[in-house]
Amino acid sequence: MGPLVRIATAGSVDDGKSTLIGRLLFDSKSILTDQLAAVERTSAERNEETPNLALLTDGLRAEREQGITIDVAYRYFATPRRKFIIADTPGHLQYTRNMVTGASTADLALILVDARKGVLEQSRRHAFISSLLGLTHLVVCVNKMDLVDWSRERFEEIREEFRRFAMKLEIPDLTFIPMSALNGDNVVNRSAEMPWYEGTSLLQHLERVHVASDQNLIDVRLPVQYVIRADQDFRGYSGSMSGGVLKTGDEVAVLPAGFTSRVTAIWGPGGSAVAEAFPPQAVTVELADHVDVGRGDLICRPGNRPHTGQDIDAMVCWLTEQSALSPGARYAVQHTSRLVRGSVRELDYRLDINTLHRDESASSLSLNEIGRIRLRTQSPLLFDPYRRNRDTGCFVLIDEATNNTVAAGMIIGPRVTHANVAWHATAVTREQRATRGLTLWLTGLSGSGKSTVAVELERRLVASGRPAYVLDGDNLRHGLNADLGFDPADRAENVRRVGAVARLFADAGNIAIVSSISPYAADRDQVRAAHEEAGISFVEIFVDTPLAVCEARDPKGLYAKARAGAIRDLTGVDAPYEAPARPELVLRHSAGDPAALAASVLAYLDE
Ligand SMILES: Nc1ncnc2c1ncn2[C@@H]1O[C@H](COP(=O)(O)OS(=O)(=O)O)[C@@H](OP(=O)(O)O)[C@H]1O
Ligand SMILES: Nc1ncnc2c1ncn2[C@@H]1O[C@H](COP(=O)(O)OP(=O)(O)O)[C@@H](O)[C@H]1O
Repeated sequence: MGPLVRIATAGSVDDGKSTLIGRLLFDSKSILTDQLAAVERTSAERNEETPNLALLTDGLRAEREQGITIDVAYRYFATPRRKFIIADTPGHLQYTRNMVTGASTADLALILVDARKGVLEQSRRHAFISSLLGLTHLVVCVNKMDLVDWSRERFEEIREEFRRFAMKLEIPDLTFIPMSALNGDNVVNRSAEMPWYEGTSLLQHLERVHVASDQNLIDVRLPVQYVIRADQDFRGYSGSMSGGVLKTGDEVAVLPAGFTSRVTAIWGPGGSAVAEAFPPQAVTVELADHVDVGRGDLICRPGNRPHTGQDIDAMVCWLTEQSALSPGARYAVQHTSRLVRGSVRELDYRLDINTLHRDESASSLSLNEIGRIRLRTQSPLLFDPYRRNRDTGCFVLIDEATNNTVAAGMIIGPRVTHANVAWHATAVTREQRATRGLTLWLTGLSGSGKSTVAVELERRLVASGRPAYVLDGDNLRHGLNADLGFDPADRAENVRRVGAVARLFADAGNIAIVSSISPYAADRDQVRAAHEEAGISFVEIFVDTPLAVCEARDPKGLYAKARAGAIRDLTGVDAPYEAPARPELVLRHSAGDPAALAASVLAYLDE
């Protein structure tokens, strides 16, 4: 049998979630006969024609994690190909908490959308939380297709709307399935009602989706939970593998102490010796040297260590009604097998899940709200970013007075700005420098003409005796930003760095001419804010060339590659571009050749 697939579900009230789960269980013949008999009996008592499959999941309530009651029902089912665990997270408005806890261990999320209602605020929240939790596979079940006459147009409309929002998120695998859970269309069996739909049924999709490679098998991480001392000679270190593949004979490092040793034996869950261990196995390992290892230590490979630190940037979801998160508050921090003290030093922003707007003026987070914080722990944690490792990258905050879990956290990374690093002012003021600098920021699609205009601008400015320098996104990606890709987080970091460099150039008296797609408005706004803070002018120039024109130019062949499926996340094709709302200047491709466009920028500057 294939791997165990963990499924989270989310939908608004009445979207048909329980019915869908019931249908999956029923049609895949997984329901135990006595349960089915009970359902039929209850349905008969209620005078319902067909068995009400929602009754199968109702009443199955589980409590996990200390202190929070989670209304998540877990159901197990299997087909000859795979085993599944499905978590039914309730859809009422205050569901974020349940979803965070129910979905955090899931491989895949099902999001239900009622075909009549379309994409609701809730649907967007579900998608956002799924991406926040790092779920790579998302299936949007467009349910109740029978109530819209199996309309292909309606399905496609919903798909497009959902896609538009999802483009701003990190969801590598997004699938849409039109269905009627009530009637069983496209749940287990392909529907005869929607011949236009060429995809698989939901169950077929669940049986085939490739989840195995989602595990991090690269970074060996074994947080030690217990030390077993059977007799004088035997010391075993037990814990659950959180990443990587560990083999007997491997060199390992034990953190935080940092000494190295070798694995001499590994025992698997049943107590028998195994040659290798991988997540999520619970194992016990023995090392060649009798070293001092304790609960909360971490075993890894010497050349591949997690971050060690006390200042951590994280996204948190606040889970309690009893209190609110506010900067300065102290908590117990549970991270892997360690419990340490910590405090929230800063709330960077609160996120509006619907618009993805960051409210930097927010001073607290209440139930179900999500924000970015800086956490400081009293002793160092051994951690990875959540997107790299879901175990070593997550933590919960516990209120020490009540012992309640109050927040779930996903680590972004170590805090880069250090409290011990101060800003050194120079003795030269900006006025004393020969020239006053500023930043010209050209944003637009690939092939829109940013670089061509930037080069022309630089030529003209230098020719007229003004120091100018082009900072091209493409070029900086060869050096400073060589470690970054094109997902939203990497683009944000790319734009942040380019912005920081431009600010330094401008501060030194240069005209920094930036040519960068910089597709996200929020990232550009942050660069603008950083300039304003330093008293440096920031001129946002939108190179407004329509996608069709850029695609026809296609100077690097990127659009052709993207259309052929050879590359992903190309801005404008399968990644978003958020046009500036209030740029200082707009350069329309129809307004002339690159020289004419550059001239209009100079005219603006001279004004
Ligand atoms: N997937 C994808 N999406 C967008 N762009 C891609 C991609 N893959 C490679 N390239 C090439 O990288 C250049 C964009 O780099 P930027 O630093 O300007 O991009 S961004 O601001 O971080 O979005 C961009 O340069 P320009 O064509 O000059 O815009 C491309 O040549
Ligand atoms: N205003 C314009 N009119 C016609 N062609 C242009 C114009 N601006 C740029 N081009 C052409 O379009 C192509 C793409 O321009 P480029 O500057 O490389 O775009 P970007 O840096 O935005 O990716 C180049 O071949 C360039 O000659």
